[in-house]
Amino acid sequence: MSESRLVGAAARPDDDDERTLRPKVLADFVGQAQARANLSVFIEAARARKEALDHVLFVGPPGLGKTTLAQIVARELGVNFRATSGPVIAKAGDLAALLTNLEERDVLFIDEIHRLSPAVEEILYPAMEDFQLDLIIGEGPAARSVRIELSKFTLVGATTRLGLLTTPLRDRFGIPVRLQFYTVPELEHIVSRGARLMGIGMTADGAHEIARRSRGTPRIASRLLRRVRDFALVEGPGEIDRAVADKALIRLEVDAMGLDQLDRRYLSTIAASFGGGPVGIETIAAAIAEPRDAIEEIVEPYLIQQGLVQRTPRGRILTPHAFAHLGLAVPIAPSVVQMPLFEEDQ
Ligand SMILES: Nc1ncnc2c1ncn2[C@@H]1O[C@H](COP(=O)(O)OP(=O)(O)OP(=O)(O)O)[C@@H](O)[C@H]1O
Ligand SMILES: [Mg+2]
Repeated sequence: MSESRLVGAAARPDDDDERTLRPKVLADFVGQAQARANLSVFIEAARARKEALDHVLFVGPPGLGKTTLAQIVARELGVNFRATSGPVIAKAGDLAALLTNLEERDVLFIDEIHRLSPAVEEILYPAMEDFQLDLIIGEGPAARSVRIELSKFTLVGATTRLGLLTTPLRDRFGIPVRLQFYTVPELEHIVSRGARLMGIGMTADGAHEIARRSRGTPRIASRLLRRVRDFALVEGPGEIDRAVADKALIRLEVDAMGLDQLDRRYLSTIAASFGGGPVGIETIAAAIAEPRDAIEEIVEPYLIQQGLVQRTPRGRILTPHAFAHLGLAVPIAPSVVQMPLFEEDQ
């Protein structure tokens, strides 16, 4: 699902030229001011002491810059960057091979770290804490345990789902960094830089129009920029202004808030079929025929951040703002309807 969404935050195959737009140093990285400030202090301190940086965990929705920041951290530390991901590390031995190949102070990046298998996690703990590997070699009575000393490395983990991380793993990261959705001015900055790198002209209001419709996400901003550029080159003045951006985005069914069909289907289903909620996530998933995970990970975070939906213990509830966005009247709460009217009591 998310793969085919234009404003889906997950990476897509046609995001290839993302790499050319990807900032390479902390100074070029726009937004996430607090994370950036903290990281630069820790990086500088680690460099000065010639020690490995403490383990870093990046948490946040897709497309906000976790992988980008991990690469920047390694580059700023001046060390090697080795990347893998949770689901790829099938056996403890796979992780052992990665770890034993690291040089002093290297960065090992594990994407989707919430998807590590328990057996692999188990050997990661002593590696993170004491830079030691305890491996069992052989089976049965011949089995023996060997301890291998590792280089002092930095583990950089990334996850979209902090809740799925086990507590012992989470506790072993000295530097947890939560990434936030980007503000419109930050995204304007990112798309302006992107347009410059692509060699296409763009007005300030053109940048603003793309930025405010990018769901707070740089990956989406870059993607919309590429599509709008196509429109500008083929149908427009060759430069991206507000009118071209607006026309292109309407054609692409990205609305004024940056919501796409799936976002609107999610909102209108809760509005139309469930009276605005509260309604459980499983029920919504069944009603719109999308996986629960994708809804929780990709659709909801932005809608919640925008104040369109609330997550409550009783289920999801649409806010009046959501009804206004859909152009619907806010239904009267059932509790109010069921209350006997004053006149009937007479
Ligand atoms: N602060 C930023 N400034 C400019 N561009 C950015 C920034 N953050 C991210 N990007 C752009 O957005 C794209 C997506 O970023 P990245 O791949 O780092 O996201 P992610 O958080 O790792 O996503 P996922 O959860 O899907 O792995 C990058 O290719 C980069 O071009
Ligand atoms: Mg990533």
